[in-house]
Amino acid sequence: MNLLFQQQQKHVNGVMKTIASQMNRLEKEASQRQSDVMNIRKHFWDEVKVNTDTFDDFLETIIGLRQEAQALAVSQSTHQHAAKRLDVLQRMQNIPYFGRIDFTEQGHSATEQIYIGISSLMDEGGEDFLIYDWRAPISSVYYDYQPGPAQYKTPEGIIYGQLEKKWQYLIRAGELQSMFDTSLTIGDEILQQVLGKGTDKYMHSIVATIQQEQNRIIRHDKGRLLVVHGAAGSGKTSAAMQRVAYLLYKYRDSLNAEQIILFSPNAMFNSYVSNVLPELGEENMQQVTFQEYLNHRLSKEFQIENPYDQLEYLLTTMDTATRVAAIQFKASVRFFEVIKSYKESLGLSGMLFQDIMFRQKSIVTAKEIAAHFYSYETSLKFHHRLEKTKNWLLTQVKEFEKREWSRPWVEDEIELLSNEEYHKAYVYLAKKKGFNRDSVTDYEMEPKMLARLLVHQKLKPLKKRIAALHFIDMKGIYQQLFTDTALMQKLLEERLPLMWEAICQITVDTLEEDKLFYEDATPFLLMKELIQGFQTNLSIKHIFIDEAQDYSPFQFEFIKRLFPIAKMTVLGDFNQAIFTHASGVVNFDVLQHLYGQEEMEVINLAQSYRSTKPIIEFTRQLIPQGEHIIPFDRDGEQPVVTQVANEEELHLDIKAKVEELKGLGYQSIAIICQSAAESKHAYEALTAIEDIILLKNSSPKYEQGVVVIPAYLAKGIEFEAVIIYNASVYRDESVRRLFYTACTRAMHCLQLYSVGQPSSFLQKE
Ligand SMILES: Nc1ncnc2c1ncn2[C@@H]1O[C@H](COP(=O)(O)OP(=O)(O)OP(=O)(O)O)[C@@H](O)[C@H]1O
Repeated sequence: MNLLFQQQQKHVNGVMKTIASQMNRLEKEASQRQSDVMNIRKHFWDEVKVNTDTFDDFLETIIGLRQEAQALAVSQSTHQHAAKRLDVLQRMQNIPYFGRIDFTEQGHSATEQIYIGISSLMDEGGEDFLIYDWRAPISSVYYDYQPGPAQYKTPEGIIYGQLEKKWQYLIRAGELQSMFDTSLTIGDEILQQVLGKGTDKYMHSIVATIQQEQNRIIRHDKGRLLVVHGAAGSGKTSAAMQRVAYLLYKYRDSLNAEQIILFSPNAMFNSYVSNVLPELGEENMQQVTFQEYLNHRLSKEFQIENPYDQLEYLLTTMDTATRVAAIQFKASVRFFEVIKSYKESLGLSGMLFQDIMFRQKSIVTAKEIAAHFYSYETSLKFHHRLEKTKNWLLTQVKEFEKREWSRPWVEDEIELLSNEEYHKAYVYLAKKKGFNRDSVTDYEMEPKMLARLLVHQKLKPLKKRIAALHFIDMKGIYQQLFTDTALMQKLLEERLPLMWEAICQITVDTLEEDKLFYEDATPFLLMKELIQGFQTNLSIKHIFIDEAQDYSPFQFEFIKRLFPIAKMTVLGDFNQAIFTHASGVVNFDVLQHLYGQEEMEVINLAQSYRSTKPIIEFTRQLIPQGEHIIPFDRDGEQPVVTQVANEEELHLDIKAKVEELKGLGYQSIAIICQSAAESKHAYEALTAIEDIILLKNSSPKYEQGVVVIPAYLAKGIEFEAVIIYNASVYRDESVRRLFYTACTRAMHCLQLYSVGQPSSFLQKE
């Protein structure tokens, strides 16, 4: 062991001592705070004298209550703070720091040694930093520079200086395992080690090895929109997660995890990334899928198709031309404009309403509502006209209500009331008349009061629906776009899409069954929101959209409107665009219009880290311009394509391969299929493999082991070894990107099987 190493281990030991003593102190403080909290809770009411006899007594009671509540809140928050810090220190006990820079600030003679870890650590005197948080301004030098002139940004301005040396440390459980002077070593040793390791159920933080381009994403701080376009495995999701941690650190006084939302592809992905932030001592942001949002907003009215079901349909149905044409049109910017113009035109004509019915009787007909709506001046805003129509309808219902009081059905219903219902009504009316609990029996109920109450109760749901604007026939209005060709022609201002009649047919048929195709759900919701007024969320400050190539222009526009004050970070890879609406789209140009060019910055990530060099060299040939993807220089086995004669042979071979891979120590092995249908078939044929798991769209968690999974669900996730179940089924150009996505899930080993001739994508030109 050389002297330098020994000195460094000594330094680690010193830091570990400080961590231990700070933990000791904090543990005492945390337990003291906890008992404070329990004490205050236990004696809360002893400390407050409740007296409401006079106004002054009442005021005193309120003040007393408030003081106690405040004391409780302070103790609770100090306890939480101490517990959170303890959790971070516990993590630092394992890895106190991972890097160091020796930096000489311009105008200073001394060179400072800056150690970098997941959080800052002060010395016992609280004067000097022993460790700097990786998110501190000075730490960016570690990620951005090689030895030589360097600079970093602080709130006070730019600091210039000289980076003398840069060190990487591998410390585990407080023991220094290795250290590298990165100005001397060639290649990134630690990154090599990290990438060469296995994976587990969760994605891990990458703070020790963040690369320069990734650091730009993490620390990006200007404009409303950051777009990251990066190759498969280039660290887009990783950068996004560290960016959340960075934002939570930088804006800790004004931003919390609740104000950040990550739109992710599915529940399994959510579980896969759920550990990164806690690993860094931060709370997880909110995670949702767009489908969850659509369901939340529309599932009362419709059964909404899931995007994976849409894709599964396209992958497993023979004639999909109409559906493909429908998807491409409905996801287009053109259709977005159509919906907007449609809303404008509805101000003049075309609004459809529903009859206001009660006990199979019409109170106001749809035609009368339309006539009323259009009787208002068009100079009045659309929403005001709607509001006025709503109030007019409520008045109509009120008048109707009075007429109903004396109808025979009311008497019949009163007779049918159970004793309990009768008593409830009696007490309610008595209380309304001013009788209290003790005097309620003195009340003499007039029968007409009961009749009024009954009619009122019966009409309540109807009034509620009117107040919520449910008298608008949204389905009919949307359907109109597909039944009135002249209207669509006028709104579109150009030729109708190919197969228009067939598109109309499938759309109308589906709507009639109260179902919404996935491609209709966002346009429908947009139209509904434009008509009813947008429900916006003003508390969210940052939105992250991962796998953004799967979102249509509609969805972007929609999300922007939904979160009007939020900044957006969009991450995606068009080579993995597997949904039909995106076929042919190769970049995020459409996003330029979202906030304007000046608010948008695009960062490209060309280097790919997930897979070994031979795997990346193999997969990049599958896509156009794949040569721009730069593999990280990590060696491994060449991918192998095995052609078999029939399914029987296929299953025998795959089973043997899985056993072999397990023998080599691989713990996460995926058998990737083209569709869910193929996955089910493969799973049933391979059940002899011990503990094999079938992963489906509905699987809530990412499971480790030997899994069978459809390619579209494997997106965003990675496996130590990937077996492509049958490479011969990827023939059509429309599944090229799906095939690429499947192959790029492999970290160390990629094996492809093919029953008969393999996919033409594998034939070298
Ligand atoms: N700087 C880094 N240091 C260590 N590991 C990294 C780094 N960047 C990426 N990785 C690793 O590379 C793998 C791929 O990263 P990630 O999943 O973030 O990529 P991605 O661009 O989102 O991929 P895809 O688009 O294929 O889903 C992960 O295992 C991640 O930990």
